[in-house]
Amino acid sequence: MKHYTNPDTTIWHGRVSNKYLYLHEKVRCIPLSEISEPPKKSIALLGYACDEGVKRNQGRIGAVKGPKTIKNSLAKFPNHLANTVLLHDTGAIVCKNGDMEAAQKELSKAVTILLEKKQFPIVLGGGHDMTYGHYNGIKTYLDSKKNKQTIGIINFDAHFDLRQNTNGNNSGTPFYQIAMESKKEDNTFNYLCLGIRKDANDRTLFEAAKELDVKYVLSDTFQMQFLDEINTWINAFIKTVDKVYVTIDLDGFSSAYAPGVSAPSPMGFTPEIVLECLKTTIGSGKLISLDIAEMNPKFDIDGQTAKLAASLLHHIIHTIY
Ligand SMILES: N=CN[C@@H](CCC(=O)O)C(=O)O
Ligand SMILES: [Mn+2]
Ligand SMILES: [Mn+2]
Repeated sequence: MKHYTNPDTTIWHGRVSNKYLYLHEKVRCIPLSEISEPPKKSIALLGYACDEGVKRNQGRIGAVKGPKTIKNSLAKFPNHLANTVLLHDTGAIVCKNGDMEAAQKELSKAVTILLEKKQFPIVLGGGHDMTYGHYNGIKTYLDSKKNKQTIGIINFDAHFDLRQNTNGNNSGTPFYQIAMESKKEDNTFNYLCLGIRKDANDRTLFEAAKELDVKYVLSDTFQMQFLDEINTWINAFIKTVDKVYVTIDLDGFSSAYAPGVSAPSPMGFTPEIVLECLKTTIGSGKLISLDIAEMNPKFDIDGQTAKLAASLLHHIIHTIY
């Protein structure tokens, strides 16, 4: 694979306990080509080092360094995983010569491989164009099974990312691309978006969401005091699909929590509401794969966005298994 690099072992360092007290001591770096079906439950981290989509979308570049920064922050976190759970770093997809489409294709292949090898993939970005590759990797895997299975996408985001790709693909077009391809194949497009900002999506995007039957919760309602209603929405959505793919765009969080993103949200959501929704989604037993998008270390303050991403990951990996 031309757009793939093996895991970088130097990322994984921190306090040494020699008792697996920290995640850098737990992680095993294994290249994609060497990943095999585990005897135990296994999580595979994979980077998507690409901000070409952000650049094409006229955003602030820097997310190319996102995956490395998140892994580096996660390394120092405590390890509470059971010995029966494995945690792998399987390297990263890198975008070479601005060929984002080739990087997305390779991401797609990598996700399919991970699922075939019975890993739970967690992809770390990188621009939200990551979703197009990630989704297609899940779809290829599920389409290879005898029984057709549907995918529901839950996106925590300030933005719909439903921009038309008539002038090319970018970080604002992935869900539109998926919707159009679903239509072509006569598949339903199952998309739930949590935290949409009215002041960050123009009228045409709301019209596109309506046209494509996108379910969404606006940022002013995506708050802890409405948790019961939000959980009802999530459960109703999950009921209609066989598998769920979760994507977390860090720019949906208030910039008080996540300044290190390409397009910040001063009035975005809180980590608490996202954790609650993740609990509900994981509890459904349908979550197949997950990613965290738009980490941009260039604009981070004191590493807090990287730490938020790592903290989310810490919660997720300790909840799925
Ligand atoms: N992935 C991000 N997409 C947003 C970016 C918004 C912005 O640049 O302000 C979008 O295209 O709507
Ligand atoms: Mn997004
Ligand atoms: Mn966004």
